[in-house]
Amino acid sequence: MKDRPKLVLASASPRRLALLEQIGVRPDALLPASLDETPHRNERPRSLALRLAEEKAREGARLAAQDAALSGALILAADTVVAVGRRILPKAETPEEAGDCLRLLSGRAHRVSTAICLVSRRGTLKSRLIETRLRFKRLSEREIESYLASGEWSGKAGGYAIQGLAGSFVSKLSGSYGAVVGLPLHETAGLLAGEGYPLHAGWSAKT
Ligand SMILES: Cc1cn([C@H]2C[C@H](O)[C@@H](COP(=O)(O)OP(=O)(O)OP(=O)(O)O)O2)c(=O)[nH]c1=O
Repeated sequence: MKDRPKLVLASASPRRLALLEQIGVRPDALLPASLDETPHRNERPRSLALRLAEEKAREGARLAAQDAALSGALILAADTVVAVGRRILPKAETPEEAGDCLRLLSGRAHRVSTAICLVSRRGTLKSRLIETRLRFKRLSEREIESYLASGEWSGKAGGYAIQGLAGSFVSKLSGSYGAVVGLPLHETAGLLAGEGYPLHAGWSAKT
């Protein structure tokens, strides 16, 4: 894989790294961008996801430019936003916040908007927005309390992680499971392939 472009994942999320590795992509560097993720006044969930993915990618490119070994690298970033209608739910940092999210999501439909952004070797940005609709079953107060005790909600948009215990809350999903966890695999692969990243070159038989 001599000509493979370098790849920087501008993310601190272990889930995003694991999802990339799932499709045989191993980034050359992780350069998380720490940003103020507060939505603008009246900002729509999908606009927020796109704006933040692009800001993270730009910041990742700025950091990569300081390292000669990463010169010409592709930079990948993503952002996931959970919303009920136009109401954007926080990334839960306390059990109270997570509990409020779960009570709101209980028995209702909601939407997860995940944006990905790839900075090319020429420094141009390509973005994709993926929307997934989900429905949660009705949650009893006991289920909510047990889930809060698990701690799995911490740092997750909307106060839950579908890849863990909360997978049992989801009665319906239409869209991309990977995007809910943090990275839509089909669209990410498409963006990488479009920039000459040889995706299948990293695939080999596992013993
Ligand atoms: C809804 C949902 C979100 N999440 C996670 C994905 C994201 O990591 C997080 C949303 O926050 P993000 O701001 O998208 O990402 P992050 O801060 O964790 O990582 P970085 O910005 O460095 O890339 O919530 C799950 O893991 N499972 C889920 O089911």
